[in-house]
Amino acid sequence: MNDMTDGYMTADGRKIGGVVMELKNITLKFGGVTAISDISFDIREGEIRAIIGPNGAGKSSMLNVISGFYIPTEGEVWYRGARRPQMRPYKVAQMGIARTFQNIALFDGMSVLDNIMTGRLTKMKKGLFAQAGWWFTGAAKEEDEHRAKVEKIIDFLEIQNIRKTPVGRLPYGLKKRVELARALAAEPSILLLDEPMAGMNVEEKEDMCRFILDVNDEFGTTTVLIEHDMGVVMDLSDRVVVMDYGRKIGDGPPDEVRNNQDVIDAYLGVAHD
Ligand SMILES: Nc1ncnc2c1ncn2[C@@H]1O[C@H](COP(=O)(O)OP(=O)(O)OP(=O)(O)O)[C@@H](O)[C@H]1O
Repeated sequence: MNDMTDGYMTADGRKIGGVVMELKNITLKFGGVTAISDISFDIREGEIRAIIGPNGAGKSSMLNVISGFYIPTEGEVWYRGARRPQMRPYKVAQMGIARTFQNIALFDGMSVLDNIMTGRLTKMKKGLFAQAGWWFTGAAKEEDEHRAKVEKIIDFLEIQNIRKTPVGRLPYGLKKRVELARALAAEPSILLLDEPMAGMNVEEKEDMCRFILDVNDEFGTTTVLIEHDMGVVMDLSDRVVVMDYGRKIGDGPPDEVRNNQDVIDAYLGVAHD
């Protein structure tokens, strides 16, 4: 399972590939606060990888390291076999890493369709000058291609009936689905989901779970998610990293992690030495 090249088969028959990203001995400090302390783990092609842990464990900080938003104080991020140099988050996005946010970050006044189109920005080759000469420069053809990709995602996530609706008018669960659609529009090779089910009712959670699994199945999207709802995590994930006080206390398939005494203690709030 830890071999760098081989994959493995899941119990439900999905093929998980080789390692796409490796986090090696990551430490992240904010002044005197150590948010992440010497954590290593890997992410494999096509898997659903969860990061869980109590409040303040360092999960969001870790997602921000993966997305390139934070540069670790120590340690290395390896992506597709090469050490990733320090780079701005939009460069990381261009490398194929897209994300959703804990607090929804959409443009309320814009339609669902236009919000999802913004997810294509990293894919757009024609710049502003080309847009000015829209037809002659081939920008029109490019725009058609982007729209076709976006329409496919809209169909897939079953949001055709709200494509013209301003996002600000949508209920919470649908906004989260639009955010997922926008991230998918970037055709990510790694999709990062920061608490995709937070604040949802049971029905909305079931829908979101189904969509995450369907996206993984249909597009083979490697997915890393942070989630508080343990039931959801255990149902969805292939492998789970457990963090507590900035340290890694567990890493493995859900059943293994569920029976790990350190994990049980962390969730029951057992005091540290
Ligand atoms: N920008 C920052 N500046 C200073 N300290 C920070 C910053 N971001 C996070 N921290 C601290 O780092 C630690 C880990 O925070 P982080 O938000 O990563 O945890 P978390 O597991 O995502 O928590 P939650 O589940 O509550 O969202 C906390 O002690 C937090 O206060």
